[in-house]
Formats: sequence, structure tokens, C-alpha cells
Amino acid sequence: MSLLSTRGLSKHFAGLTAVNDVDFDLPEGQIRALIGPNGAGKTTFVSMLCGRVELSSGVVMFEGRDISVLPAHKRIGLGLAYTFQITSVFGNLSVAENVALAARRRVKGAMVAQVVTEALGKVGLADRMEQNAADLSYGHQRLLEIAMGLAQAPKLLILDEPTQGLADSEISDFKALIRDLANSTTILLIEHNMNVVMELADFITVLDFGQVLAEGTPQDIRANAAVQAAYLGTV
Ligand SMILES: Nc1ncnc2c1ncn2[C@@H]1O[C@H](COP(=O)(O)OP(=O)(O)OP(=O)(O)O)[C@@H](O)[C@H]1O
Repeated sequence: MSLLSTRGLSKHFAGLTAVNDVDFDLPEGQIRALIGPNGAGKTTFVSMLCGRVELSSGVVMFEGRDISVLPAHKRIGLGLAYTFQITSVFGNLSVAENVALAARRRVKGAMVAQVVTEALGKVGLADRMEQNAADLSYGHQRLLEIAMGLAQAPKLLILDEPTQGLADSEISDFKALIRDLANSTTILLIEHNMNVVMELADFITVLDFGQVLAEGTPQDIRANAAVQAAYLGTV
């Protein structure tokens, strides 16, 4: 059984079909990359998985349960965590307080501090706990968001362009982080950096004009002529 799957998932915005009849299956334990040209529908697709965007038609299943109309906070409760391009960090709170907010959804009392320390340790921000989140670089704010996701001990972690804003030197740490997280969490990653995709992903789904253009291993996708024409040739 897939951890997450969709059938016939579509989203129409007035006159525009952003996601068109997508069937998608994500097995537990996989690192899956979702790639495709700008405007292909990637963010809209994962927003429907998370419940941030209402679907127009189709179904979303998580652990065999139909979650298509479940509100976002209930999906988080089931183990579906996500970080998005638009940063959701509270700038006037400390790094630790931001993660504590996420941790309190799951644990209470002294456990909160433990979960916070662990999550920040994993993403490499343990030495910045007391700093105001607003004072972090953009790249570090993205790592803080991942720590906030981890504090919820998710079964599925969805990351929307997590390497955007990271320096080259930080990207190799990021790759190691994702490999480490994959030992305990299934990961769905929207990513434009093809080095990151090809190195990290077990399996890749390519969206184009809201539809699945191709799926396969990194080798399959690299060799796929349609993907080359639609996307890889242009990056
Ligand atoms: N709230 C909205 N209202 C109207 N159109 C939207 C809305 N959100 C997205 N779209 C449109 O849906 C299409 C898919 O957008 P989406 O952001 O999902 O693509 P994407 O693949 O994530 O792109 P990028 O790689 O640039 O982030 C685009 O044409 C976009 O303009």
C-alpha cells in the first residue's frame, strides 16, 4: 500500500487547469522528487495534498484513508508535514520558540524542549536557538522550517524548494540532512536544483502543464526525450 496516493486529482482556477487528472503513488520510505517547468502545477499539487488548496476533483489517500476534504490541521495530525516557498517562520520569536510552537502540537511539558533540541540539532541550527528567527539568513530560515516540520515527527515530509536561498556550501549539508531524515520519514521534494534531485531522489515525477509527463528513476528521467524537451534542456 502506498503511504500517499492520488487518483484523478485536478485543480481549476478560473479558466486555468493547474493540475489535470493526476494519479500519483508514493511508497513509504521513498525520497520522491517532483520536478517540472515553472507553472507546471507542482506547488498547487502538493497544496492539495496538504489541504491548503481545495481540490476541484479527484481523491487524496493517506495510509489508505480518504483525506480529500480533511482540513490542513487534521492532515498534520495524521503525520503529513510540509514547508513552503513562502516562509512560515515567526520572525519576532526565537528559533527555539518557533520549533516549540510546532512541537506542542504533538508533545507537552519537558518533552517540548527535548524535541526542539533534537530537531534543531538535525538541521544544524542548535547553536542559534536563542537568536530571533528574523535575524537568520533566508537559507537558515528554510532549515528552521524543516526543523518545525520534524518536530511533528511526520510520516511524510513535503518540502517545496528547500534549497532555494541556500549557498552552495550549505547544499551538501542539506543533502546529508535529507538522507538522514529519509531513515525515518518519507519525503516528497519539489526541487529545481537538478544536482540535488539526481543525487537524492529514489524516484522522480515530472509534471508539465498540470499532467504527469514522466515517472522513473533519476537515470530514466535523465534519458527521457520528452523530459529533455520540456524541462531538462532548459535548466
Ligand atoms: N491561487 C491561484 N489562482 C489562480 N491561478 C493560480 C493560483 N495558484 C497557481 N495558479 C496558476 O496555476 C499554475 C500552476 O502554478 P504552480 O505554482 O502550481 O506551478 P509550479 O509548478 O509550482 O511553478 P514554480 O516552479 O514556478 O513554483 C500557474 O499557471 C499559476 O499561475
